Amino acid sequence: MIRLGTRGSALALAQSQRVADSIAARTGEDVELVRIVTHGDVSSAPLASMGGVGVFVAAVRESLLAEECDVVVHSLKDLPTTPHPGLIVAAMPKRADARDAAIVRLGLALADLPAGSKVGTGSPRRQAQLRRRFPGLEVVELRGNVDTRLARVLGREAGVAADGSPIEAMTPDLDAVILAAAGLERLSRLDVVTEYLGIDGWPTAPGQGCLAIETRRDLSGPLKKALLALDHRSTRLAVEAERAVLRRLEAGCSAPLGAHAFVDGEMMFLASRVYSPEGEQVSSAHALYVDDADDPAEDLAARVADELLANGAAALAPLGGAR
Ligand SMILES: NCc1[nH]cc(CCC(=O)O)c1CC(=O)O
Repeated sequence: MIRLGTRGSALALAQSQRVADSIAARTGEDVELVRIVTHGDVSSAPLASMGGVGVFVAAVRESLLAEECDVVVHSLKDLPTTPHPGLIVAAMPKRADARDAAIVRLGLALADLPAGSKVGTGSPRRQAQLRRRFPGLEVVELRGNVDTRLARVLGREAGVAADGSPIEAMTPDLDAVILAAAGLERLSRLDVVTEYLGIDGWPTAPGQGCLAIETRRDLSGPLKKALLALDHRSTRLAVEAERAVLRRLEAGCSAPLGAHAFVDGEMMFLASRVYSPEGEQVSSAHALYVDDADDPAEDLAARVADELLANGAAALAPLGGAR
């Protein structure tokens, strides 16, 4: 029996169940989901006041270190860039859609919303991107699980959740929200997307759309073997380059920074942009990997981070927190 630790949110359960199924298929063993309740799940205080998204990761890692479970699944973009000494990310499966998606009332385009329309997002990057591209819109602070965020635009009827807990009715009070396409896809809710935001003009968080499967460093045997087989090499290269930019800027997962890399055969490309909080200033850089450095991800990230800093990225925005 393999125990896979997971938070109880619908998104966490959906991504954990997918990984559990592929581990079961590869090992022939049963995989049991072990529920981990974190402080961030029971409190509705702003994440920043609790030490950022790192609060979720810390609780899940504790459970792994205490051997209450054998493997956990993170959204890579929520994982601090500082490695944990006792743990390893044994697998990064092939990345899903890295784009952000807009869910706008009545199927409108963001560009067609009248001035003063309210758009919800708690992400400093998305807030800056919205202000830059759509200066007339009002950005509204937003957090909570995906279902609740969607209900702020789409409304919702009262009911009972699969686990028996009550679902509150909600009247829409926002005109749009911005979410990661990958999260909606994992919840089978892509039907609500009214618009995809192209990566070129709207680079997303380092590692967005990628899962990180973490285990104890000393793990061996069939589970370790199964995890290594789930790893997708070009995904890992790309997201390592994106995360290395974050690390080199000494930035955290809530920095107003977008980064996106992709690998195509022998070629690798990385672009990144840092925003001022109000979005009126940006620092952008990109680099193409062509030669044969030992560590292509670090080589690209070093060039991009140096250029960002030379363009004044450090002065644009507060970058730190939850590294
Ligand atoms: N910060 C929360 C979070 N962490 C991962 C995802 C989506 C899935 C992913 O990016 O892999 C989300 C929700 C969102 O940003 O809309």
